[in-house]
Amino acid sequence: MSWLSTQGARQALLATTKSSRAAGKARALPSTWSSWQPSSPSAPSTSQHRLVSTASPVVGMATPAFECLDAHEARGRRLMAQHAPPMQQQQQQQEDVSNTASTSSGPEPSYSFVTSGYQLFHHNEPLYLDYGRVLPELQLAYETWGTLNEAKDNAILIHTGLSASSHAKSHGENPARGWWEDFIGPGKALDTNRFFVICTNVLGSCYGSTGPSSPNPYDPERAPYGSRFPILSIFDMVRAQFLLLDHLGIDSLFASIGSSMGGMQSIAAAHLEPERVKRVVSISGCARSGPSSIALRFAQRSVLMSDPNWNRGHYYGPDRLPPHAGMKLARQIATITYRSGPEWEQRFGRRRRRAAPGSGQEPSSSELAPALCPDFEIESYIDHQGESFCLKYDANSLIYISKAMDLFDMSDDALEDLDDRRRKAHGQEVASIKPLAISTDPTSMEEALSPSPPRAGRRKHIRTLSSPSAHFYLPSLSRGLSRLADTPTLIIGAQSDILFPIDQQRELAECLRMAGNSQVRYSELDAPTGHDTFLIDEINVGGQIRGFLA
Ligand SMILES: CC(=O)SCCNC(=O)CCNC(=O)[C@H](O)C(C)(C)COP(=O)(O)OP(=O)(O)OC[C@H]1O[C@@H](n2cnc3c(N)ncnc32)[C@H](O)[C@@H]1OP(=O)(O)O
Repeated sequence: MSWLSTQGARQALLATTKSSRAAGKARALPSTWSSWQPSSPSAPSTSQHRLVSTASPVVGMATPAFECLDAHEARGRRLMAQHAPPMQQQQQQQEDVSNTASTSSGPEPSYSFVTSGYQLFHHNEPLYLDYGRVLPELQLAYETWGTLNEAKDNAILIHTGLSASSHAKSHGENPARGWWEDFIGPGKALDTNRFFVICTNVLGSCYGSTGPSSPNPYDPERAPYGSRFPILSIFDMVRAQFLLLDHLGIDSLFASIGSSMGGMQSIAAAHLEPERVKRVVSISGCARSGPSSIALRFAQRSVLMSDPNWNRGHYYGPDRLPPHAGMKLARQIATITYRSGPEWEQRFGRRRRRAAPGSGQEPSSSELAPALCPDFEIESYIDHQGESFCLKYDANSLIYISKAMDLFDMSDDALEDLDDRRRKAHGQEVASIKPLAISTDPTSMEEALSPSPPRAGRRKHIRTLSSPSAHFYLPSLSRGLSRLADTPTLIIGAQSDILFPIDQQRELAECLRMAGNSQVRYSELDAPTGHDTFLIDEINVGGQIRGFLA
């Protein structure tokens, strides 16, 4: 039986397990539900409000309580109080029900509570950036697993999604589960008996690497960069990672593996240094950010930037609050792009939120009056995702990194434009990196653009693209990928992904093939878990990686 034919059964099992896990978790929702407690003891809880309004229509004249809005205000007060004099702090601590943020110099949380136990690489020389600016110095947080062999050729570099830290897997210095815990370890897909696995916190982030919340060396007081931080490209992020590899003495990477934004980086790494990168795995990534993904990220940045606390990027310091409400809303939008409708149908359906656990109230659905704050279970889920993320990540990092994702385009004209721009800005300091001059084979191009079914003998999982007019850029994209022509590449995508739609994985595979790469493996998963499949489906995603690295 092929892996694809067992896929449905595996996914069904996975979905059932996850849905029962989620149901179990949803029954015990301490942090989320506590954030919905009314701000004043006299205000009714949502469930009370519903019950009262059902029982007595006259009360319908009253203004309802809006606990979801109260939660933003309470969070703001809590953050301010954490920076207040000790007396006030003590008072606030009694009210405080959440411990999501720890503070440093001001209400802006110190993100070190999210991750610790990483190593730091300092680079005290300038990094010349694609969009013309210079970072005079930088540091990268990184973690490693396994042992680097004597030849130093067994290293695998993992590239993360937008907001992940370097903590991909637990270890002695930080026993917390990592974001790819089940993929890394002895005998796992990234087998640490064989490989030396490295994961960095990306340049621009806030988990130890240089980003907008880092001190600005150009500022006499070394105040954080804020929006004075330079625009970054995906290539800049990879250049910083290569500096770390230089420092570790690694000239040859066994593989460059990335998911989501990391999928872009894995491609970018092989483009920048094809001789150094021996294999590429790109999971739920793409070779060119499409307009729909750009739009989804723009919407997130827009709500974030319209939070008055964002203050044009300058919210660090004792008298400021971070844009926590904007962050929460941005994360809500992001979560909608990370999962899928079919998964939520299975997991939440149209179920309404019931009474808070432990309240003793279990009204039937006919007793539940509609509420304007989270009401359906899916709403409370989205609300919870926003709530639990809004102080875990720096808003400016989200803005800068998501912008770098939008700018990513491996088309040859876009790469040449970037190259010219960089050389004009930095002159002799930088070397030119242009796509190789290849002439794309017109027969294979025609075949790729043809709506006809694949010929017998063609790789089973590669499908042809059906709408030539929508894919005018494919020849340019395949030329842009020419430096990867000799790199064995695995591409994995999920059919339910709406952020990096499956068409983008198919076109990446097709364009590599058109660029002359005869070592492309392509795998399409029918998991319902959307973009997050790469975090969840260890069996299929991990299985594909294991096979490719064997
Ligand atoms: C572009 C990029 O950034 S790429 C990466 C993008 N993706 C992410 O960043 C996703 C981050 N998410 C994670 O890491 C998740 O934990 C995953 C994907 C690993 C696992 O997901 P799942 O196990 O399905 O759990 P999921 O996060 O969906 O839901 C569980 C949480 O929702 C809560 N929840 C579930 N149902 C409900 C509900 N109806 N109402 C309120 N809360 C709910 C659970 O209590 C649990 O809360 P907790 O995390 O505080 O314990």
